[in-house]
Amino acid sequence: MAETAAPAKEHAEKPASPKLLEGGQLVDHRDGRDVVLKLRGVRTQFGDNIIHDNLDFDVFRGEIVGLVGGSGTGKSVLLRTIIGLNGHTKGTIEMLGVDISTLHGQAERAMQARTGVQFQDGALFSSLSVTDNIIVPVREHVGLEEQTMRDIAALKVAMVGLPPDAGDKKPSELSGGMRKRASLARALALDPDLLFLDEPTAGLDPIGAAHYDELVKDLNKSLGVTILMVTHDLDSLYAVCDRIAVLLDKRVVVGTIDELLGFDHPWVQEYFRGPRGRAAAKQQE
Ligand SMILES: Nc1ncnc2c1ncn2[C@@H]1O[C@H](COP(=O)(O)OP(=O)(O)OP(=O)(O)O)[C@@H](O)[C@H]1O
Repeated sequence: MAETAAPAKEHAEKPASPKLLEGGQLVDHRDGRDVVLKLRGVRTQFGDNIIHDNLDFDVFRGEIVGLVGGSGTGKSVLLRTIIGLNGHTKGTIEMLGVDISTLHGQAERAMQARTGVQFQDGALFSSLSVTDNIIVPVREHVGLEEQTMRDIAALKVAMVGLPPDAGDKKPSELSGGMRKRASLARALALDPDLLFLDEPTAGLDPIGAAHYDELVKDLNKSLGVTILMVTHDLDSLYAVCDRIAVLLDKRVVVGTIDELLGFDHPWVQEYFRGPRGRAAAKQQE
């Protein structure tokens, strides 16, 4: 009697979903750690175009996580969704233990004060000096004496490695690398628990990018701030990130570089084992 092969064929044609552990992890790194960002079953979409679906993702306190993925996989959309600039149509996003969809008014502003964002283009106010740019969130959220706010701005200028006179300059008077540092200083203005960076080294020369990477690592160590960083820069991933979150098939897969090297997915393998991935790995040896 002939065997029916149809069900097996149907099964074979379906792409297998990766079997992930809690929070999209390949290997369980929770170990009792505090989860500062927790996404469960998240869907984002624009009309019928679903960008993320059933996405789980945990970020632990104090770590630096790099967010990567092919062009158009939704890195920027995910970042914007987490910081509340885009809505999500399914699932939950908890930031610092609070479901962000429940935040309104004063509570929403209080959460904003605990997070810092460096947008890809810096998003500095061109008509304001660097000092006044840094003061904007301080005035909005805390409202201190003018001189105290200026002192805080000076501290942040120094913290990101800018010379003191950079505070008096307008963004247009700074180099691209300095503008990025100024934008980072503003993101740090309120001593956030969580820092989001959108392609922070894009447009920097390799030396400038390496210096920026060192700065990010130093800030993470000295301030204990948790960092989620969208990046295309493989050198940054190797130099500063504790774990990498890869956007694949509308979901996130998170692991260390070693764990991802062992993950059998064509994009991941090409990304880390392609010529650029190998060069970045070699540079770290
Ligand atoms: N405001 C919007 N309206 C409609 N579609 C959008 C909007 N913003 C983003 N998208 C779509 O969402 C998808 C993901 O975009 P996103 O910019 O997040 O990708 P990305 O991974 O950051 O890409 P890249 O690496 O090229 O910057 C794209 O298909 C994009 O066209």
